[in-house]
Amino acid sequence: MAKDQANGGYRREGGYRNERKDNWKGRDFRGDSGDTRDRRNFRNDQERRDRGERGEGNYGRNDRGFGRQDRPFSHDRRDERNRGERRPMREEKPWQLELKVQRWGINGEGIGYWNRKPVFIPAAVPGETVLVEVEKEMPKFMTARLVKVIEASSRRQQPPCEHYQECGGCSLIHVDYKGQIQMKKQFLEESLKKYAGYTGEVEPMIKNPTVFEYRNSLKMPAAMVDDVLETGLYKRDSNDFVSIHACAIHTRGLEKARKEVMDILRESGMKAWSRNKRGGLRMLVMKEFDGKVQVILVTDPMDIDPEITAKIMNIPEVTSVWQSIKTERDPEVETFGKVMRHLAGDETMSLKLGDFDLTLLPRSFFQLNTQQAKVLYETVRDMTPEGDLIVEAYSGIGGISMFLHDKAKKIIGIEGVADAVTNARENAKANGLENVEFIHGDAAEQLEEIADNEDVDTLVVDPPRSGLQERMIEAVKFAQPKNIIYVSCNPSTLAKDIEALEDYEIEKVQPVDIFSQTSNVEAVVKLKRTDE
Ligand SMILES: C[S@@+](CC[C@H](N)C(=O)[O-])C[C@H]1O[C@@H](n2cnc3c(N)ncnc32)[C@H](O)[C@@H]1O
Repeated sequence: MAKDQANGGYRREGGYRNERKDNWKGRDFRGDSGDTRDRRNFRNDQERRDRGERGEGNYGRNDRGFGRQDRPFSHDRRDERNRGERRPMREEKPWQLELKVQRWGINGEGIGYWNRKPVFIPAAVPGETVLVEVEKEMPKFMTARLVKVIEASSRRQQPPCEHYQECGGCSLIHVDYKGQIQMKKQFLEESLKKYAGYTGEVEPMIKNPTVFEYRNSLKMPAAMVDDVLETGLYKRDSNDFVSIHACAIHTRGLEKARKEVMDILRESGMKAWSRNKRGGLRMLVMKEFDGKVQVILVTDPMDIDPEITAKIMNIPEVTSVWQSIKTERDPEVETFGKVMRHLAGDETMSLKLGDFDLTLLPRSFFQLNTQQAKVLYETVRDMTPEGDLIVEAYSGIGGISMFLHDKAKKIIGIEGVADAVTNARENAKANGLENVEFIHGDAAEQLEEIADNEDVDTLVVDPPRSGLQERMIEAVKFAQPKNIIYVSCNPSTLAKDIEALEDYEIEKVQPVDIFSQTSNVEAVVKLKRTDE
C-alpha cells in the first residue's frame, strides 16, 4: 500500500473501504502473524489452545457458507498424506509443508492437516493451498507460519496495514468483509451446536458500516527503539517490541492525536520504562468520543512536567490528561496501577449515544466501537420483553440499562468497578431516568441478594470474554429469571454457559459485527426458561 509521506501513515483519500484485492499468488510472507496486539489475549488464546479447546471439531467442520472454490474437497487430505512429507531430523530445520487450508480456526487462522493433525496457520484462508513453516508440534496440533500462498482464495484481500504480519490484532484483515462475516457466523453456529446443542437459526449478522477507523480506544506499550521513544506491540509469543506507526482500525482522531502526543513526549526527552531504571512511560492509553480525546500516560513512579501536560492539552482534540502510576506491585494484567492522577482538562469523557448523554472515567469500560455500541444496545432493547424488574449484570457505565428504561418498572444494574458505578448513577440522573439504579459489587452476589427479595423478569448479562463465573451460573439458577438476554463477545464461553444454565432454551441469536478485521464475534442471545 502506498504511503503518505507527510502523514507517515496511509493515504486517506477514498478510505480503506476502497482497497482492491490483490493477486496473492506466490506472495512471500515473512515474519510472524499471530495475535500479538495484547500479550494477555495471546496468553489466553495460547492457554485455550494448550487445553485443546481450539483443536479438532471446535467449529468449521465443514466450510458452510463459503464459495465453491473455497470448499475443501474430499481428496484434499489424501493429497497431503500422499505428498509424503516426513518430519525432518532436528538438523534439517526449517520444516516446510505444502497444505490445503480446510477451515477456519477461532482466532481467524486457517487450519490445514498434516497426518490428520490440525495445523494452525495465521493469515491463511480456507480453500487456499499454502506453503508453511512448522513452528511448533504438540501432541494434538501444530502451529505454522505462512511462507507462501500457492493458490489464493477469492476472499483474500490486500491488507491496508503495513504492520499486519507482525500485529495479529486484526487477524482477518487479509480477508474481505464478506469472508469475515462468514467466518464469524460460522464460529458462532459451530460453538452453539457443539456446546449447547443448538442447531436452529442464527440471524444474519448486523454489519458494521465503518469497517476501518472505528476503534475508539488504544492501549499501546512503550519502548525505546534506536534510542527513540515509540509505541507499538509485542510480537507473537515473544518479548520483541514492534513500533506501530499507523493503525487501520483506530479512529482518525485517535491516530492523529497519538502522533502529536508522541512527538511532545519525545521532544521532552521522556524515555520508555525499563526494568533497570526508575521512571519512564510504560503504556499510552487514549480514548476518543465525539471528536474529544483523553490521554492517559501509564508510567513508572515519576512526576510529569506540567509543561508536557500543557502541550498535550494544546492538541485541539485533547480534552483530558491523566497519569496512572504502575509499579511492580500492581498486577501485570491490569492496564492501570492503583494511583490515578488527574493532570488537566475534564475528569470524565462524555459521549452522546442515541438519546442519552454518557460520561466515563478512565477505569470505566465502554464498548470499543461507539457507532455499533448504539446498534448493540438497540438490539438488546428490541429483544428484551417488558416486565416489572430487569436486572443487568456487568453493567459498566449503564448504557444498556438506560436503553431499557421503558421496558420495566425498575431496572437494576450491577457492576464491579466503582468508577463505572459512579458514572452509571450520574448518567441515569443526568438523563432523568428515575427507575434505573446501580449497585456496586460482584454480579453473582448481588443478583442472589436481589432475587432473595424480588422476582426477576429478565436478566441481561454482558460479561467479559471469560463468560459467567461458576458462581454466577449458580446465582442465575437461584434467581430463575423468566428470560435471559446474553450479550457475548466470545461464542465459546457463551455456548458453554448456555449449556451450564440447563433450564433455558434459545429463542433468538443475533450477531452484531463490532470488531471488524478481527476475529472477535459479538452476539445477543435471547433465552427463555423452559418451564415458562
Ligand atoms: C463487557 S463489559 C460490559 C459493560 C457494559 N454492559 C457496556 O456495554 O458498556 C463487562 C463489565 O463487567 C464488569 N465486571 C467484570 N467482572 C465482574 C463481576 N464479577 N461483577 C460485576 N461486574 C463485573 C467489568 O468491569 C465491565 O464493566
